[in-house]
Amino acid sequence: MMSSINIALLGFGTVGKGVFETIETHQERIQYYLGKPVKIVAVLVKNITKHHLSDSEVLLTDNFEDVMQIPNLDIVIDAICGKEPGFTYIKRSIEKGCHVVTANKEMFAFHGQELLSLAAKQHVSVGFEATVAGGIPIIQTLRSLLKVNRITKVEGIINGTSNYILTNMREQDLPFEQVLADAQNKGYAEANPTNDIEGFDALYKALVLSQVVFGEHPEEENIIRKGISQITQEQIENAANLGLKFKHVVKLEKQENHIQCKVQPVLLSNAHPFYSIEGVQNAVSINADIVGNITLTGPGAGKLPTASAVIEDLLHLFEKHDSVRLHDERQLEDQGEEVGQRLIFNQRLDHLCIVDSLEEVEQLQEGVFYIKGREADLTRFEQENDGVAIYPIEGNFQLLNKQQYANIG
Ligand SMILES: NC(=O)C1=CN([C@@H]2O[C@H](COP(=O)(O)OP(=O)(O)OC[C@H]3O[C@@H](n4cnc5c(N)ncnc54)[C@H](OP(=O)(O)O)[C@@H]3O)[C@@H](O)[C@H]2O)C=CC1
Ligand SMILES: N[C@@H](CC=O)C(=O)O
Repeated sequence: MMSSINIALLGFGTVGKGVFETIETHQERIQYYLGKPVKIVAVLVKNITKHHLSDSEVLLTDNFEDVMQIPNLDIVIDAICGKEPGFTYIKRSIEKGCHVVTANKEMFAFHGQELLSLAAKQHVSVGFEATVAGGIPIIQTLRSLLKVNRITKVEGIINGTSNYILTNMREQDLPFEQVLADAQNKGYAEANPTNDIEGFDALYKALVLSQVVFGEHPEEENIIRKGISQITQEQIENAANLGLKFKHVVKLEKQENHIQCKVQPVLLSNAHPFYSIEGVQNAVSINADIVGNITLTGPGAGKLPTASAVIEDLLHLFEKHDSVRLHDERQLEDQGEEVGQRLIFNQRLDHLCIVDSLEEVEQLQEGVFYIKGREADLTRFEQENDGVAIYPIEGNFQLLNKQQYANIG
């Protein structure tokens, strides 16, 4: 039987449910890229009596130790709230040798660097795309696509709840409390909505961004944090009469000797690119020395946008070879097997020449490569230079890295 990638999901609220459902609805696409079925084998919650899972094979538990006892656990997804117990759980997961994907920005803002260092020692990866701006792929953009550019400034509307409240107070003339309750019902607001409306959530995201962009946090004396809770309907209306809108904006800027971080409501005219960012939409604008200005916009909170960030992270844990990932199915569909074959060879097998057609490839991921129905002539193949070896697994062949090969013996 084909083995699977086994996942434990911590938290089964807005984000956890979104991830669970997306793995079901998009299993085929995920499997195409990862080369194996992806299975949620356990779900951790706080109050087990609130929950029911239709699949009785999935362990539902309120005890983290149950999760740590699962053999062959590959990935832990963190969709719970707050610094603790999130930090302890993620640390333990990494120590167990699991990859981690987290949406928990409060935890990651304070412990991200430590977790990334620990993960590097344990040879596992940590994905944290979902910690900033919901569905906008800002972390990957900054980390993978703007490496040579020197980034000088990042600005953003990065709290969906605040933008949703300000938009609806203005457009619908609704009171603050009513729109906040609506944002909570829609799953945008944090378990403790004070984090949203007082600017803490946006600050946590700014701290993650600062670490990614500048390699450090701003000093406390260089941080301004204000929320939107004091803005009245009357002020919003007066501003609107002048053609202005309140927006909750984060600004991170490298000064000569320090990083300045401002998280506060500002009044914008229609000349500003954030003027038209409404509702739960977020926007992040990057100033960099080569490219100039880039602005990304998209849904900043909610079940599926956040699940999207988590699931895409999950793929990145395993994918290191852009040549395959960039020319995905579209190329395969457009140009047939020839291209697929070439891409696979480009990935790492050109010197081995063991794939005759794409149909033979059963699973594909970084370091692990299955070829269907081949006999034992390639049972053990060790490539000295780039450290790969072929070893038979469950009747298929798997391409392993040297370390994995050595472990099997
Ligand atoms: N909502 C959103 O749009 C986004 C949220 N995030 C982040 O994702 C995380 C989850 O958010 P969200 O899904 O909205 O939150 P919810 O409040 O909807 O869900 C939280 C889940 O975590 C579980 N949980 C809480 N504490 C513990 C604990 N100590 N042990 C085990 N389980 C626990 C809860 O269990 P139970 O159900 O039993 O109470 C619940 O299932 C947060 O860190 C949030 O900041 C990130 C991006 C967007
Ligand atoms: N509460 C957050 C959720 C996403 O990070 C928000 O409203 O932006």
